[in-house]
Amino acid sequence: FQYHPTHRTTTANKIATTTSCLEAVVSSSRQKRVSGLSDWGKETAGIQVASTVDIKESKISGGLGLVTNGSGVDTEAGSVVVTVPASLALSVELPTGGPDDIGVVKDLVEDRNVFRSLPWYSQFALYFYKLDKISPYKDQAKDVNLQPWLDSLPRKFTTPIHWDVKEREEWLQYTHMVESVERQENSWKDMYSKLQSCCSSRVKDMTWDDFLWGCECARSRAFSGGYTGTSFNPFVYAFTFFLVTVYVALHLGTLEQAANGAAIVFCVSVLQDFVVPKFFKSKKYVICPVIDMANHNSLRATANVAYEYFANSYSLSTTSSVPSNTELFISYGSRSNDQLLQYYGFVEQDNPHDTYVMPPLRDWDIAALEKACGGIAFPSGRLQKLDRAGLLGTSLSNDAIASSIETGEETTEDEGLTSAGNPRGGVVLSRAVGIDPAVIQALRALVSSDEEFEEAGFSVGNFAAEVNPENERKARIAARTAIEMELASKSTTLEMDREMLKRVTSSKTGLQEPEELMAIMFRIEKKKLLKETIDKLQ
Ligand SMILES: C[S@@+](CC[C@H](N)C(=O)[O-])C[C@H]1O[C@@H](n2cnc3c(N)ncnc32)[C@H](O)[C@@H]1O
Repeated sequence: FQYHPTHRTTTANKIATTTSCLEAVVSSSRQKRVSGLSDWGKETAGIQVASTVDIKESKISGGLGLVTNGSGVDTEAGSVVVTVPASLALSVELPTGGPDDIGVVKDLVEDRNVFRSLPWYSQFALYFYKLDKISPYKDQAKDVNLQPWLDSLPRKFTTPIHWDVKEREEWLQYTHMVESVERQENSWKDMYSKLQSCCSSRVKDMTWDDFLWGCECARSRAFSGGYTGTSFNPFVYAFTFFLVTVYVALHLGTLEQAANGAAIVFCVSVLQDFVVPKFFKSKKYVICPVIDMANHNSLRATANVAYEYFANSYSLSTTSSVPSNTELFISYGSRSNDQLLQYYGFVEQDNPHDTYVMPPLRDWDIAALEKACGGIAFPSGRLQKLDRAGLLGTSLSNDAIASSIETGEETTEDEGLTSAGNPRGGVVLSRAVGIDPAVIQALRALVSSDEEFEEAGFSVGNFAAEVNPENERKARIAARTAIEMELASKSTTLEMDREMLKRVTSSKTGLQEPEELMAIMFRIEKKKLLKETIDKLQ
């Protein structure tokens, strides 16, 4: 069972310095409320937290986190530090299971089909609304009041969806993200009205802010996994054993027949728990009190979340030795800073999964590239060839894109840079790879002479690898020029941003809003990535 979508442990010894919008507004009252969470977890809810671990302020994120205490003793690799009974976890199962608390659908939903069509996090929004505004008890754990956990949740998010359009444009200086947040806002508003239309009158007071809060809690605190079967049920096996014994003892049949019967029970159980859910591509999204306090680190995750089938519980265990007085980190998956800022409210420095999405090739300034490549026009008809090969990106307008995207699809947590996450087919630069190899291929074809193109059989597909050094040089100059122009189009330089960040973080007055601070960090990371890609193309 994995945190969104994979847990990675790396041995890189560099800690990414991050700060979160959300964390920057962690108030002292929240800190106080959180102190009640540990007692509640241990005494009332049956959550086991190792004596070596505390929920306290995280130095890296500036908010709350799970930190080993100052006992001077290392927590060994493989130690289970938190165990949460599954009955206490909140889950939403797709495609059809919905919230595990049957009361959510039974009492609050009138049109189940519409509700089921909503993405997991908007189903969670209704679940949160029920717990927060109607009753803090879950059907599965009727005797446990979840209020202390609800009180530990952040009440305010300052992710870009809360910024106005001008702030997004000015602070982020990055069209791809501005458009992505706009699509998120439109589709979440759509989901909100759908939710209102399918719910009973008990939900009529749910405001857009309630909905947004629920979605954001879900997106920033849930982990997901393919395992969705039932938990291990020892009764089934004990009862089978009993039947086999009786069957044989009463001479109702041979031992072989009894064993065949027992084998069928075993197979059905395995099918039901492991095979059928995989076959139907079921996916469960889970939020676990206390485990949801674990912060993320792409480079240095030291813990992992797992579902314990036989104990029917969720556990957090260390994956490497953790010194005392050190925060535990998990990995939320291979998230770019776009995803981290948009859905979690923070930015990771030198994030190995970071990407930059430039405008699609069709929007590049071809005249400028021709000039940079020696002032000779690229042969005519080449762009049309690239277009037919699907290498220029889409030609839809923003409005057309917005309406062509199915509600919720573009904001699934696994979107990455799929067509939904990159609907205009923008050129992707990534820290790991540099510029998308398909774009270099397209540029080789674009800059090729008529002879080179003829030699390649007039096929763009034959430019997948270098054709000759001169063509390669030009293709790289074209790519570099476009990226340099992208960098030059920003209203501030990397140096100016760094200076601004230094001034703001060292100033006691704290003039900047936390979200603006976050935006400066974000654009520094984006500009660093552009520069790195330019260097790679030298
Ligand atoms: C699962 S919660 C972790 C607990 C959270 N720190 C809290 O106080 O409730 C996820 C949120 O923690 C924060 N966070 C997680 N990892 C972070 C990091 N490396 N740097 C900054 N903030 C982080 C983000 O605000 C994110 O939305």
